Amino acid sequence: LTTTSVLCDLITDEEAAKQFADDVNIKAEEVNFRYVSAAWTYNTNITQENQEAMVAESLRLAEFDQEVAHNASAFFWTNFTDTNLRRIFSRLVDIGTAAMPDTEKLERLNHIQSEMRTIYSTGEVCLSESECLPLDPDLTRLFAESRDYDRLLAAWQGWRDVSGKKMKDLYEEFVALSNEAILANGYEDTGAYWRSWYDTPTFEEDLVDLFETLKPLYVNLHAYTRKKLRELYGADKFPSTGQIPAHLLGNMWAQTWNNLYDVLEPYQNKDSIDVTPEMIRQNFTAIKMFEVSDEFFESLGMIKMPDSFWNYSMLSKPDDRDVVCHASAWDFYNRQDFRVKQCTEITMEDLITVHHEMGHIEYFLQYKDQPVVYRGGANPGFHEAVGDVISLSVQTPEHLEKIGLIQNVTNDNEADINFLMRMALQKIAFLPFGYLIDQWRWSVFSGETPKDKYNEKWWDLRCKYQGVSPPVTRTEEDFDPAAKFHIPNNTPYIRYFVSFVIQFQFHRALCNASEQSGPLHHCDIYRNQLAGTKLSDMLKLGSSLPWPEAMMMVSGEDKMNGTALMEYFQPLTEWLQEQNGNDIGWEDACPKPDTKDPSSSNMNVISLPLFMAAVLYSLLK
Ligand SMILES: CC(=O)N[C@@H](CC(=O)O)C(=O)NC[C@H](CC1(C(=O)N[C@@H](Cc2ccc(O)cc2)C(=O)O)CCCC1)C(=O)O
Ligand SMILES: [Zn+2]
Repeated sequence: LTTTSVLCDLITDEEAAKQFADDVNIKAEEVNFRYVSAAWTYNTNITQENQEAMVAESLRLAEFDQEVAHNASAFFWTNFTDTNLRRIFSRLVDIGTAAMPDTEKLERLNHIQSEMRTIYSTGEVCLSESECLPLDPDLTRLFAESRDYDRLLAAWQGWRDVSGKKMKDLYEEFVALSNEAILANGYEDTGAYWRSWYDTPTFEEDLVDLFETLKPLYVNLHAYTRKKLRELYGADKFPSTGQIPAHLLGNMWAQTWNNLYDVLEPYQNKDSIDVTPEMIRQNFTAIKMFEVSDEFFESLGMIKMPDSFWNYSMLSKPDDRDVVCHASAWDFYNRQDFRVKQCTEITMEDLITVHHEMGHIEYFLQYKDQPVVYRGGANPGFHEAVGDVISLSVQTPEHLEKIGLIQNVTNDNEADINFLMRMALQKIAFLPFGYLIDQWRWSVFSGETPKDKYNEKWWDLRCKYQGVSPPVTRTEEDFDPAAKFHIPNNTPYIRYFVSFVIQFQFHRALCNASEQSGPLHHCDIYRNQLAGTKLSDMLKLGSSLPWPEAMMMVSGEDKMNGTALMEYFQPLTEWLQEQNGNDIGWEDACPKPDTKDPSSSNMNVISLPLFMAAVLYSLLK
């Protein structure tokens, strides 16, 4: 009787439900606008006062979300005939950590997050009495330019001492609070909640399959890079087991290796495709870089930046206050205010980042009239892919010549290999890093990796997937994962691995749509309205349809797969195989989880039933 009576009490009137959803949507725009504005103020001016104001607004937003979820669950929405209305309600009741019932704990959770963000964004490394460097732009530039083993090591270790090392206790507390909140939202842990955004039951298996398919490309690039770096730094600096020391790859986290291009260039006497010097020669400014990107989107018939973007964005690092320099794109949820915050340097790498951020803004613009619950990527990987798809065209020598950043392009096989090497150092090098961050985080959220194994697990994964090793001994006093922005900032990361795969599927589809012949890595969709329309139609959807349907619209495929990426890099793959012979790999260097001490998780799974049986037996005796 109670079950039926509860169901009867639930509102089944779908017209009333529609009205409810419309009212909520208007209020959601206002509450989200308030929160984003406070977050923007803090990110572009880090002060105690602004940090507290942001935490206060995030609590107001959480209270609003909780109230909406509570009121929405008064409807029998799972039984609605209108599919779209059901989808909207499933989003209204799914509110993430805002579900935390205890307001004080929610406040503590938000406070810890802003504490970690502040530590990360204000950290500086003193390499000498008079030389104290922040991450942006100084340490980033040091990693891009220095070839001094010891100076790189000092910066590598110094950064981890002033960032990750200071956050271990905070992070442990954060994990517990985040999981407690997510449990109230109906998921067993935070990782399960994050994976739910891909609404694919086989998501984790699909990722493993994808990684296995693409691994040979990475192993070949790793072997070639290792050989060249051994020549540069001396083989004695490299472990005999085959890993590459993590501080020698041109990037603080060894996540992309494009800054090593001059060391790795296959054919020396070719015109350089690094347009940084030409950008400086042409007096490029940060604004000019954003205008170049804006013009590309306009050439596709897509939406150009509104005035508010140019009036309110922060496109360069200010010199009078602390800011969060890590680039980001912002939707203010009022359908008219969209901004980028970037401490832009005049480099090719930053021109690529500009396109990445503008891709987010273009997505915001395309779906701005969707209900608030649908203002997101079809899945988070889609949001990360938009800008990168455009920059695959922008980076072609043909395109750089069209916009006057390269003169007289030589288009022969050697130039081709040079170009593909540059792209591989940006895209293939990234794959294992993009994959392993959330492998680590999911294992922490699930409890598989306890606090006293945080750093060990991190370096096990860095060895297994990336084939890099710490240049100095690491202990559990260290906390190296939190030396990477997305961990203290609590930004999920598997979205980037997904993006680096699907962006090539989208690129191939848009190239076909624009009837471009020739190899995929020479395709430039610039000024092609057919491609622009195809892309826009998918972006307009936001997250209103399951992502396989959105992917089908653009690419005719409804699954992530690595074929487009492998087709793109095919000529380089063959070249690398010739270069490497069989001096490749590092696998047996890495600790295997099951040979570890018995406390490791899968031993628990085996030993637990035996233990229980023994206890039962002794009780029955
Ligand atoms: C309000 C808010 O936070 N908005 C979100 C966007 C949204 O969710 O709507 C946002 O702006 N996030 C910031 C983040 C910045 C960058 C990043 O962190 N990139 C990854 C991985 C990577 C590396 C190379 C590459 O070519 C592409 C990606 C890294 O650097 O490790 C910095 C450089 C590029 C992108 C971003 O734009 O994704
Ligand atoms: Zn992004």
